[in-house]
Amino acid sequence: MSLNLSNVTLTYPDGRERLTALDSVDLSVRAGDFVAVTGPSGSGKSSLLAVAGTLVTPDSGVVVVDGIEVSELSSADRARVRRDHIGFVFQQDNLLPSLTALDQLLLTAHVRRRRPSKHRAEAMALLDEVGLADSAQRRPHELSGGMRQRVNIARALMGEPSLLLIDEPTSALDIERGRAVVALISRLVRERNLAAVLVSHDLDTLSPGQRTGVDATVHMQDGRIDTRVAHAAA
Ligand SMILES: Nc1ncnc2c1ncn2[C@@H]1O[C@H](COP(=O)(O)OP(=O)(O)OP(=O)(O)O)[C@@H](O)[C@H]1O
Repeated sequence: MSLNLSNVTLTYPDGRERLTALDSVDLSVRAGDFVAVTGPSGSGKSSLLAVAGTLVTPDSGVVVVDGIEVSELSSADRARVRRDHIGFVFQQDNLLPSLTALDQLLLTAHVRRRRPSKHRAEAMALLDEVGLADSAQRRPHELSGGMRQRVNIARALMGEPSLLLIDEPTSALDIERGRAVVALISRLVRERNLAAVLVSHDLDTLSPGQRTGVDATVHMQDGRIDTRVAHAAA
């Protein structure tokens, strides 16, 4: 199992009380599975992603990433798990304005301390996979919003993480480009046997009647997962 959250509860201080952001949440995602998380604002979607990404330690419960129990690790060890096992895609592409698409990926490889001789080939292969081999030397301002998000996805996959966590990747895109981004993630999940969790409040707009390759949709309400719907393979 690439991600396993078991009975996870997370609270935040709220005046004299505590606000429960996640309430006894269970979620398992296997390699090759693409799970979407939906739900209203404040229902706990980002908190779920933050816990799964080892960015936030829950009050209680067990978090296992790629077979590693992270709940009891030091913050340095959790950072190592993030670096070696998890790729993040955020809403904003967070690309550095002065770097070419290729350099954005090489910088990540450098941070992840992968073998330098392999960086360039891996980065070019990834840019090719997301359809941007011809744009490797372009800087962010020379790319469209959809292209920037594809660079962002390729960058998250440098170093071959097994778990991909994606937060609202389509909110800055129009519907067509948003659908293309979700379909791209779905293809990469299969080709690379990744486990992926995508948080999106607009999945229904993106894919009315079908799920663009998403295997299951989890719905959150008040910090709890209230429904999980499996989707038939396309
Ligand atoms: N750092 C924080 N400190 C205090 N409360 C927080 C913090 N982060 C989130 N919360 C609260 O936890 C609850 C869940 O928030 P969360 O951001 O996980 O929801 P969400 O479903 O991602 O919302 P949105 O769709 O608006 O991003 C909310 O009530 C929110 O106000």
